[in-house]
Amino acid sequence: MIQLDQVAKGFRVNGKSLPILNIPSWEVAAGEKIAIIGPSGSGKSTLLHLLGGIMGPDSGGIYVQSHSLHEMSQSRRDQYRAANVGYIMQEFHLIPSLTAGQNVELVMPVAGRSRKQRNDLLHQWFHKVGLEERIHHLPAQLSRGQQQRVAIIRALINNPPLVLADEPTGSLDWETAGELTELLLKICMTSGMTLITVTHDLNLAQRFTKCLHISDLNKAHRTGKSTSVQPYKEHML
Ligand SMILES: Nc1ncnc2c1ncn2[C@@H]1O[C@H](COP(=O)(O)OP(=O)(O)OP(=O)(O)O)[C@@H](O)[C@H]1O
Repeated sequence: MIQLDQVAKGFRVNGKSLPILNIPSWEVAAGEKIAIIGPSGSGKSTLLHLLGGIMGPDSGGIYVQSHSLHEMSQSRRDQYRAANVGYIMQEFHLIPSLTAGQNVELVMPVAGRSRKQRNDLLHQWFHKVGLEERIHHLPAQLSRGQQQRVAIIRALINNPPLVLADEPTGSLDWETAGELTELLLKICMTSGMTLITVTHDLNLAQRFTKCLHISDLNKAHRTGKSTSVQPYKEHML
């Protein structure tokens, strides 16, 4: 599903180069559910940005299914993301003037489906996440947990093979965070989607099939001055 080969990514800040990721190799099989943990600033979001094609690597190969992301222009990576990636972020980014249902409808392709088929699919998904009664409500009329459920539908309704979630429950209370993590895992499990989630919450990370510390993946951090050297391992939980 995903293969990284000698991937390096850094930034230039005030004329100085800031190396962030240096990943010798990493493979993710289709359907895996992986939690990425690690300290603030260690490059977790940058890794998701590379996998989602939001940015390209400085060097190395990034292969997702049949796509060689490192060879693509930014506009082709944007097309790849729209067709293949469901992105869920800590903030929900719902349009306040549209209802929950309308926010999701915005991402549903019109071609190939009748108005009724699209409506039925929308209702099935709102039912699946327990929000059927709220489909015509505005975001401001929903709790934060409910808004994130809508954002989850928006990310998954087109059945992307890859789901990337960046602290999806970071702004929610622990109980809601646990419920939403279970929901996300369940939907991705039944649909066979590959799920990679960044989280700071070790309890939530343990619910995934694998938990991977970014320093175990990232040679830049393993050999860095300030971090302890860890042998490479994937934490099977
Ligand atoms: N566009 C950018 N320009 C310059 N530096 C950047 C840019 N994006 C990220 N960085 C730097 O790269 C490093 C890694 O950032 P990243 O957001 O990937 O970390 P993170 O592990 O996700 O952190 P957190 O857990 O706090 O969200 C940080 O030092 C950050 O300041």
